[in-house]
Amino acid sequence: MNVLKSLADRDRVFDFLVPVESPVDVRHGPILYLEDVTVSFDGFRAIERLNLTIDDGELRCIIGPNGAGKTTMMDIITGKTRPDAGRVWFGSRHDLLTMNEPEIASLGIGRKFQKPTTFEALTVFENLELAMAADKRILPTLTARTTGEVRSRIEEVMTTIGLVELRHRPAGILSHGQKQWLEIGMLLMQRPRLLLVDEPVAGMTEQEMERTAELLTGLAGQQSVVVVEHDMGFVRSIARTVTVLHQGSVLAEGRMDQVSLDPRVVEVYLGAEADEEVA
Ligand SMILES: Nc1ncnc2c1ncn2[C@@H]1O[C@H](COP(=O)(O)OP(=O)(O)OP(=O)(O)O)[C@@H](O)[C@H]1O
Repeated sequence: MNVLKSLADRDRVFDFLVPVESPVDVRHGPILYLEDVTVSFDGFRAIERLNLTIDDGELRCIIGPNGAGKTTMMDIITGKTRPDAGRVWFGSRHDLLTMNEPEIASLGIGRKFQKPTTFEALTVFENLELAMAADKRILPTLTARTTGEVRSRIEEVMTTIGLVELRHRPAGILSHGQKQWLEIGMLLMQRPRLLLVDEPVAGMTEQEMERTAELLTGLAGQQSVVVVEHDMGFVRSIARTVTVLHQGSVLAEGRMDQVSLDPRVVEVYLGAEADEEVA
């Protein structure tokens, strides 16, 4: 019994026990950990001693006024921007500041930008197929045997994103919302552990927003999801925990109902938001 316990407590057990597709170690803490991260652009501090942790399987919304540093924070996590100081870890094993963008992506961090970038002339099915083939970890093993596995993964993802019936439809004639879901599906093909999603509902109809809320809340648990969004109605509908960024730091964090009553949050963000809604 003690032998088993000591094996389980070790940082790394035998190689054959470590799941190949899941190299991220979250046994002792969060999946994403940012500590005292600072970034300046020409002397201007876009991110200032930022601290943030995201738990495995969590759905987190990040809100904050224009220029608060939300995009820069995503850029740091994906390796696009290097901070001047601080620590950024993915699980307890991967120091993201020692890795480049493709290496970080191959760990299972997927990013969806605001504008959809699907291949318009290809069908829903083909876009998903291509997303799988683009994964360098899968490409060498794309044999007749794995084709079946790829197909069943495509079916699974099409069901998740609600596009099964549109499988033969070229992406170019999908609605804006359907394109956004397809792009999320393309990220899901590679079974990410963390999805970073930038303003997913901008330009969507009410109905599309509702389906996107269902999709993102359904994904959480299987993977961690970080959503940057300005639409407060949408944030309220999906968020369990909200982080408010302001001038590159965390101004407040907690449940949406608590955070939205925080006078500092009302002053720097929600006040302006309410004014916009009235206008
Ligand atoms: N490459 C850059 N060079 C100079 N300044 C930059 C650069 N990138 C971002 N900034 C500045 O850093 C600050 C934070 O910008 P960032 O885009 O991260 O904010 P944001 O919270 O995403 O804003 P928005 O909600 O408008 O997208 C802004 O003042 C921006 O002008």
